[in-house]
Amino acid sequence: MISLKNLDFSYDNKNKILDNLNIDFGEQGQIIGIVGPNGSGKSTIFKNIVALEKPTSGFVQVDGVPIKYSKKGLFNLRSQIGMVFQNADHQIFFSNVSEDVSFVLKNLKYSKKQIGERLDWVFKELDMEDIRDRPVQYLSGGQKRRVAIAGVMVMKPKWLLLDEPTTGLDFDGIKRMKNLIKQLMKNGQRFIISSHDMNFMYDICDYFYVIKGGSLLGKGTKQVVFENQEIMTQAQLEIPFIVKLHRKFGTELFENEEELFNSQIKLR
Ligand SMILES: Nc1ncnc2c1ncn2[C@@H]1O[C@H](COP(=O)(O)OP(=O)(O)OP(=O)(O)O)[C@@H](O)[C@H]1O
Repeated sequence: MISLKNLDFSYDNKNKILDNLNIDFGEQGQIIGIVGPNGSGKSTIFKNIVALEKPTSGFVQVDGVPIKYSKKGLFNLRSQIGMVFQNADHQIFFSNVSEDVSFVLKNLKYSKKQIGERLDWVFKELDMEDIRDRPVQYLSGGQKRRVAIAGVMVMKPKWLLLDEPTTGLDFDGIKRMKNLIKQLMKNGQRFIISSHDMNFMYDICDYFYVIKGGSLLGKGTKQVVFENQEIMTQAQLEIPFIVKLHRKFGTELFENEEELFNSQIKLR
């Protein structure tokens, strides 16, 4: 479990960006969503969790143990929690896919054989065997996103943090991202995801935290959060189309698109 304990954070010691956050990620489901308006502090929460930033006060705890910021502590953290940034270009450093994905393993002095096995595993898992030897510069945005995810997943972290995973992806890219997350979830991967794409988030997340102005505005399952008009308005969240259908036509509040399209909709 990843816990934020009385977490305050400021970039400049003047403006409070995160204000006394207390969140336990992990009990409520495998795919946790963080939603909220622009500038509410979602990415800053991620940066505090992966120790790219340090809380001004309070702390982050993983499985009951506060994060340690020593070299060893950070290594332990990175092998438990991987973060994929909004812009994949910020996370890809080598010109060739395999070279980039294997970088961290080489750095950790894995043997050639171990690296080969780990690469075979991650490329199969992410369905990217066809691009493993390609130059990164010729990849599409969706493929680059996969390379960034692979670069983090080679460490086999228990948690994957995805910041805006659908930005820049077309309809098919979003569908592939959704399928990938669902597939990895079946294999036990845990996620914390932040996105403004509410249809995407509604579809895949089990539980939501709503952040505004660095504070927790609400939390709950999709049925609880998206049915709460006050939270939706205050957090300026787009209403997912399944919720709109439910409100307008009285259809049941389907869990996801699949359930909706497999159902016999009866209008009231
Ligand atoms: N490196 C930084 N230095 C100073 N202020 C920053 C820095 N990064 C973010 N901020 C500020 O912190 C606040 C929270 O930003 P953050 O990126 O965490 O929000 P967010 O909820 O992820 O936003 P968005 O939805 O737009 O991605 C904003 O006011 C932002 O301007």
